[in-house]
Amino acid sequence: MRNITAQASAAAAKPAGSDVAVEVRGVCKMYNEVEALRSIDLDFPVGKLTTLLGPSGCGKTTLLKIIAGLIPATSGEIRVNGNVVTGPGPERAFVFQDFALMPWATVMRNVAFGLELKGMGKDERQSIARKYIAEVGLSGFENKYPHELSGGMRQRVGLARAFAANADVLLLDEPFSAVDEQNRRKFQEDLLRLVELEKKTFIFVTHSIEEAVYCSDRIVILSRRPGRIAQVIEPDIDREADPDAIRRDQGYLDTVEEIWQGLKRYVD
Ligand SMILES: Nc1ncnc2c1ncn2[C@@H]1O[C@H](COP(=O)(O)OP(=O)(O)OP(=O)(O)O)[C@@H](O)[C@H]1O
Repeated sequence: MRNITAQASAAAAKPAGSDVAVEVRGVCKMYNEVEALRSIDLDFPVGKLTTLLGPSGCGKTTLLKIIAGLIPATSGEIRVNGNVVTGPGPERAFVFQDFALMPWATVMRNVAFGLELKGMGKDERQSIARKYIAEVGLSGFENKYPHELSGGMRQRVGLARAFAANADVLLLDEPFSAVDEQNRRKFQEDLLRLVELEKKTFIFVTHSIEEAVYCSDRIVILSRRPGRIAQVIEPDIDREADPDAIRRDQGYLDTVEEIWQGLKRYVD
């Protein structure tokens, strides 16, 4: 495990030896009188999964929304692929907690919708959508409607839609919170496979320390509100290993424990 807490500055929060997809510089966010985020400096490396972890209300979702361009920072700036963010853009896809699927459209139409908006022909967009529907494990469900799917399956549709739109940066806000424990584990394994396969930059918010350690290349721990970077941890996990073996691995367990020791002071 690489722990780069000591110098939680822009330099410290910079990943070693990799390209940067998203740069966060001096980001502060006020909601009227409420200071949600204070002076966030952070780099998100290309092709890696970075998790934002921290106590409830520390500004994780706020930071994700600012990166998505859904809300503005009060000060500071975000760059994606070197360009300053001024609003949402096609290179970023937000996978919402509540799925945000169109209830009147099939899985196929939901997944292909971004391509339809771009004016792509039906055959081409369906062929792209089919590929990603298969990648998230939903082959055979193309003609189903969201209400015919479980929460976990709807979540997968949301992911497939983000992949089909060919975004470089995927922003996932607690994507597994609405699914049961077994499905959650299966999803985590699928997510790791997709990170490997797709080489996209994933920014992930979770409340689960175990999930963060299992899935992440880097974990950014935010302090209680106003959110500041408290710690950046790079878990040293052999992801080639069997998932059950990883969860029993001493390095994994020690990392979970260390993060818990750091976070438990925030729990009332
Ligand atoms: N639209 C808003 N108007 C006013 N305050 C807000 C708004 N959105 C968020 N906040 C406040 O800003 C702080 C950060 O909220 P945010 O949802 O980003 O935290 P979070 O870390 O994602 O929380 P959780 O872990 O509980 O989901 C909280 O105190 C929240 O109440």
